[in-house]
Amino acid sequence: MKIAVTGKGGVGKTTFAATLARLYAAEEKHVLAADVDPDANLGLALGFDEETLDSIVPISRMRKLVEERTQAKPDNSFYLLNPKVDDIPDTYGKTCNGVKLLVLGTVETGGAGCVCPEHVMLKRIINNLVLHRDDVVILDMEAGLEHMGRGTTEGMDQFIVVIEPGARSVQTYKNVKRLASDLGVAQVRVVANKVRNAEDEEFIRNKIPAEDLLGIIHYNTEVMDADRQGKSPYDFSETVTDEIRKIKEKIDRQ
Ligand SMILES: Nc1ncnc2c1ncn2[C@@H]1O[C@H](COP(=O)(O)OP(=O)(O)OP(=O)(O)O)[C@@H](O)[C@H]1O
Repeated sequence: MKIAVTGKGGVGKTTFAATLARLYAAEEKHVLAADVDPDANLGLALGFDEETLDSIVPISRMRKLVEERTQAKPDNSFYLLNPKVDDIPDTYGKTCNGVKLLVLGTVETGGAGCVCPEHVMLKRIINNLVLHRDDVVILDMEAGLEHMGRGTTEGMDQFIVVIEPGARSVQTYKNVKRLASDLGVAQVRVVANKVRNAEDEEFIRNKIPAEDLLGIIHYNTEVMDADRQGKSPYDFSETVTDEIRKIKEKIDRQ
């Protein structure tokens, strides 16, 4: 199972991606969660301690590794487009609560045409995770799909946009849908998070086609408590974990 979770900053994609990863791990599945966010914080939501997380350097910032693998010249006038990356998840990933975390970080691509060695590395690692690993792979990504190529999208099972009940979030869903369609992805699904009441739910059901709506997670202060304490929402909120379990069951049926 290969799942990409996107959404604009702060909507709850990390909460959702981490809980989903923990649910798969609870079934004894091999789970690899990759953080592809400039603001990487998936580790805390998975239950890692701060000391371990402080020791992790995102792959995008490992200049030496990128240079060595891509054989990049200092002025980027030459570099390999197919660097070896298949050992990277096992060498640099760290495991906690049955989930292997790989922090990729991200690279400002400055538009679709821009390539640089770091970007090539990330794209290649993601491609490798999606096409060549047996694990359940969950990618926690920022709103864009810059690090995805057509070859990668073919191996994805689910593209999920996490949204809040609000116009800006719905716009993000539309943008991702457009980007995904350019990459040949037929369906983008939505998880609506932080839904407070019946009006919020109605707003979501009016804006998102029923076939795209995977499920709803209600606003719950336990999730915020978990975050404040740097803990995994999975260990803190049975209610939200149950809501995400239902969404997972739907994913597994598709
Ligand atoms: N269902 C919920 N109820 C209440 N608070 C929530 C809920 N889901 C997420 N939050 C809170 O919203 C904030 C953002 O959540 P989270 O970090 O999961 O979002 P994100 O989209 O990954 O953000 P970023 O892009 O900054 O990484 C956190 O403080 C989190 O505790």
